[in-house]
Amino acid sequence: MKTIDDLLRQGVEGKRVFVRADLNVPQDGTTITDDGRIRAVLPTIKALTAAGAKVVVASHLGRPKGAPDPAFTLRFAASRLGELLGRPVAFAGDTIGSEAHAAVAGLDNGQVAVLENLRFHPGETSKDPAERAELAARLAAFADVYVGDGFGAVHRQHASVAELPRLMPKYAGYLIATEVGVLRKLTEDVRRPYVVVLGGAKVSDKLAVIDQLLDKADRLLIGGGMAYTFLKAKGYEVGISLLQEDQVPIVTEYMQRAEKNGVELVLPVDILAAAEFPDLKTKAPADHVTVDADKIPSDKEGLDIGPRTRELYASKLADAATIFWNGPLGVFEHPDYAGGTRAIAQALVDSDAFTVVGGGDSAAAVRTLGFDENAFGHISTGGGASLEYLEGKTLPGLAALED
Ligand SMILES: Nc1ncnc2c1ncn2[C@@H]1O[C@H](COP(=O)(O)OP(=O)(O)O)[C@@H](O)[C@H]1O
Ligand SMILES: O=C(OP(=O)(O)O)[C@H](O)COP(=O)(O)O
Repeated sequence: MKTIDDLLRQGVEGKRVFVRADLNVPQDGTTITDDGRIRAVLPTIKALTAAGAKVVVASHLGRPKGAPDPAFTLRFAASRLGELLGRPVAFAGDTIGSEAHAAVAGLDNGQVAVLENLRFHPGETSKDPAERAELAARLAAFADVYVGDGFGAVHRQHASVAELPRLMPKYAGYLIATEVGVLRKLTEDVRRPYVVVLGGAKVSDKLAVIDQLLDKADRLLIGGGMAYTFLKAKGYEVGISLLQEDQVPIVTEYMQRAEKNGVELVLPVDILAAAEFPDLKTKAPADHVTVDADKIPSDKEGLDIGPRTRELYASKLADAATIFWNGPLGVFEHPDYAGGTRAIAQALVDSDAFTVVGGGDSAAAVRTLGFDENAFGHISTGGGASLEYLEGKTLPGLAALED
C-alpha cells in the first residue's frame, strides 16, 4: 500500500487530491458534540495543503436514505474543519452537482473544499455495482489523485471507498496508516487474557463479528443494545428493548460455542429500564428502574447496564492483558444512562492491559465523559471497521488502496 508520504515525495502542487474522510461526527442539531473524527484527518489535510494540493474532502454522515436530507448535512462538519485548519473551507451544497463542480473549479493551490454528504446519492451505498461505478466515475472527475483516510468506513463496499480509488493513483492517508499499524498488533501478537467488550446500537452489524471473536478472545462482555438479543436467547423477556429477533437462533449457537471453546461470554445481570427513550436534547431526568436482567418489565426498554453488572464487568477486566472495547454500554448521551459506559472506561483506565477503544460513539463517549485520551492505548475512529479488521477480514477500503 502506498502512503501519502510517497505521494508527497512525488509532489502534489496544483494537483486535485480527493480525500475520502470519515467526518461522521455526533451532532446535537447543528452542534458537533465531539469532533474527534475531524481532528483525526487533519494531519493528512494539512500535509496536502502545505504541499500546494487542491484538496477535495468527501465523507458520509449518518445513514440518510440515498437522497438529500438536511438532518445529515456535512455543512457543520465542514465549518468545524475550517476552524481546526485555521483557514476557510469551501462547502458545496451538493455532492456531484453544479455546486460541487464550482467549488472544485474554484480551488487555488493549498485550498480545501468539502462536498455534501456522499450518501445523499443512492450510488454510494447501492448493492448494484453498476450504480456504484457510475457515482465513482462522476466523483473521479473532481480529482487527479485519491487519498483514502476514512478509516471508520473502510469496511463498507461503497462507491467512494471501494470503487473510486481504482480509477486513479491512490494512497493511504496518515490516519489509515496509524490505525492499521496499531490494530495489526492485535491480530499478530495478542497478549492474554484478551477481553472484548461489545455494546452499541448497530446490533446486526456487530453480532456477525462475534463468530470470529469466539476463536480469538478469552472473554466477551456484552452490553448496550447488543445485550437484549442475548438475554432473549437465554429465554428472558426483554420488554421493548432493542432486539434483533431474527438473530436469536444465531446468538443461541454463539452461546453454545462459547461454552465449548472455553470462552467466557458474560451478560448483564441487572439493567436500567424505562418506559421511554430519554430526551437527549433537554437531558431532563428520566424516570427509570433498576431490575434484574431476567425481570425487565414488558412495557420498558433497557437503556444501561446496572450497578451490579458494572462491578462484575470491572472485575472481568481487571486481570486482562489486552482489552478491545467497541460500543457504549448504554445510552451515554443522557446522564442517567452514562454510568455503565463510564464504569467500563474507568476499568480500562485502571487496568494494566493494552487498551483499544473503537467506534465513533465509543470514542466520543470517552471524551465527553471527561476521560483523558492518553489514558488509553489507542482510540480508533472505527468501530465496525476495527472489529472487522480484527476478525481478519479483507476490508474493501483497504484492499482498494493496495497496488
Ligand atoms: N440499550 C441501548 N438501547 C439503545 N441504544 C443504545 C443502548 N446502549 C447504547 N446505545 C446507543 O448506541 C449508540 C452507539 O452505537 P454504535 O454506533 O454501535 O457504537 P460505535 O459508534 O462506538 O461503534 C449510542 O448512540 C448509544 O446511545
Ligand atoms: O460511525 C461509523 O462506524 P462505527 O459506528 O462502527 O464507528 C462509520 O462512520 C461508518 O458508518 P456506517 O456504520 O453508517 O457505515
